[in-house]
Amino acid sequence: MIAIASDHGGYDLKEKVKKYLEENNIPFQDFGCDSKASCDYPVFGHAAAKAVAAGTCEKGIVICTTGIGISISANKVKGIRCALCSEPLSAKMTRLHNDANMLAMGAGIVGENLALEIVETFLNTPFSGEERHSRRISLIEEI
Ligand SMILES: O=C[C@H](O)[C@H](O)[C@H](O)COP(=O)(O)O
Repeated sequence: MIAIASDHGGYDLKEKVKKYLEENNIPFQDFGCDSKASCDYPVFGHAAAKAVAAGTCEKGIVICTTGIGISISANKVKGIRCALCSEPLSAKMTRLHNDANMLAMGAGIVGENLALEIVETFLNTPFSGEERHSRRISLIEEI
């Protein structure tokens, strides 16, 4: 189960990501927002992050205009490692090395096709499991 959320700036791209998830039979839960009316990204980023941290959702995808505010908000939740990615290599590396459990994107930064490639890479790349990366993630958890 994927937690997905956006503010008004990410709403259109969120709908496109939802369509991609539906077409690929990937279940998701939408934590808002529900329209392009102006709203506050911390509310929605926090809601999705709480579901991931609680284990209700395995991973999360959050979108605002730049991806910055909503990633900062998600990363305030204990246990969340939310990576802001603008191209697939970062999405791949953050799964392999950081075991990121949330992906943030900026709808004003990436186009639809690139965003869907980032999502596909993020969802299909496993954590490497290598000891040095696990050790560093444990150090993050201690902070
Ligand atoms: O980091 C913040 C996000 O990019 C927001 O989507 C952005 O700040 C919203 O700005 P505005 O209210 O001017 O659409």
